Amino acid sequence: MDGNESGDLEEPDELFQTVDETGGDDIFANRELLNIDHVPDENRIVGRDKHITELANEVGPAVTGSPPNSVILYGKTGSGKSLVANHVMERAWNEADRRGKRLATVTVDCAQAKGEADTIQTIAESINTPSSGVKVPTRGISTNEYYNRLWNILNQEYDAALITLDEVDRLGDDNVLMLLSRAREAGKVDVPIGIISISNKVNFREQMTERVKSSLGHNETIFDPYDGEQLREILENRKDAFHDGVLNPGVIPKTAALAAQRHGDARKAIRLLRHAGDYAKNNNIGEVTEDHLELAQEQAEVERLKELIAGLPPHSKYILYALANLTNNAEDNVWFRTTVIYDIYKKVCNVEGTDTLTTDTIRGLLSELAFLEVTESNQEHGGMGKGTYKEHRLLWEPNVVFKMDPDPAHVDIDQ
Ligand SMILES: Nc1ncnc2c1ncn2[C@@H]1O[C@H](COP(=O)(O)OP(=O)(O)OP(=O)(O)O)[C@@H](O)[C@H]1O
Repeated sequence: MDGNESGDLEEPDELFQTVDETGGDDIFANRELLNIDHVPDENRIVGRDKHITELANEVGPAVTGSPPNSVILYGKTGSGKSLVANHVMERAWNEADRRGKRLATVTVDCAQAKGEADTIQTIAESINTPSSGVKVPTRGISTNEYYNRLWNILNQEYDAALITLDEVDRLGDDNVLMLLSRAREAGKVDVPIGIISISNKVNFREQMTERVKSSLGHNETIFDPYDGEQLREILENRKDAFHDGVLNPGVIPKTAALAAQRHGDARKAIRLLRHAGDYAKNNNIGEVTEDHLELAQEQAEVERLKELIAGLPPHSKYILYALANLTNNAEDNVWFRTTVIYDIYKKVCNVEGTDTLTTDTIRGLLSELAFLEVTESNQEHGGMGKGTYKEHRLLWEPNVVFKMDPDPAHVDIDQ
């Protein structure tokens, strides 16, 4: 008799008790639908028909091997820019294929790419084919040589190309845009290239040199944040993430309303719904109700904030406590000078029973917090002969900051 006899198999391991036959659990039927990276099917893209058509009109000639127009897509995060660009590129590829044309399509996340050579390497590698005979090593060749190899691949293997540069403002300079957009004109490549640039910064175009501006043309599309109705529809389309009857009817409208009021970001709205589901699951509640949303939201923000500052020294948390105390105590102006924050920070350290760091170190930590967008900093001018000084404000709710610890330091500001 060994341990594999059926008698043993019938004993469930409680560790996996919530996992059902389909790999889901009692709340989620398909949690994947609420993953941020999940790309919805075409019929699940809500409220962007106009943007899709406009973009398709601009890049459309590429499906016949003719020169497409380049386009810049602007809008806040989570407004569907990448989704629309990828969707249009995919359909363009299919249509080109149907017409017997070879269309190269590729997206590069410029925030991930480490500079010009890496960006071109990524493009060349992802459109390369075994038949091109071109090698695209990850290192060891010059930037110029990466361009040459890209041109070779395009010339040999394709009739046209659509290249999406996501977060294009992170490229640092104009070189990539300049060389890609002018490659054909400069006789480097025979294949027409359309560039879809995506940016969250509405003034991005102003930063470009005149030459790049004129090569890229003037096609710009703005993506407004979603309104409550659009967010509601986006969420409704993913409700099969949950088992039937688990999601109370008011949850999606409330999630959409909260998200519309705060940011209009589809990604955050979907994440909030997922957190509400997780909350119900982790607390064995069996259903998702409207009340869970606020709780889930706060819990999610606390987790996110902890993640953000995890790599910083512990004193960055004490600075945040100082700022949270100051913000809670302030009537309206929530900007505070470094020296004011430092005074309260000393009180926090006192409560925490730890020594204080120097003002310079605290300044450095405040810069890091601003870089992570936990706080925001401003250079202020003190007026004639008074020099400049910095002011800071908390970008997170003080409540969320205080919830990072079971026993956070509340201090008396006025004493
Ligand atoms: N119109 C929509 N319909 C359905 N889902 C959407 C829609 N817009 C956004 N989403 C969802 O939100 C996610 C984020 O959208 P997307 O990546 O396109 O935003 P973005 O505007 O490019 O923002 P970022 O600049 O942060 O990348 C998408 O993967 C998708 O899951």
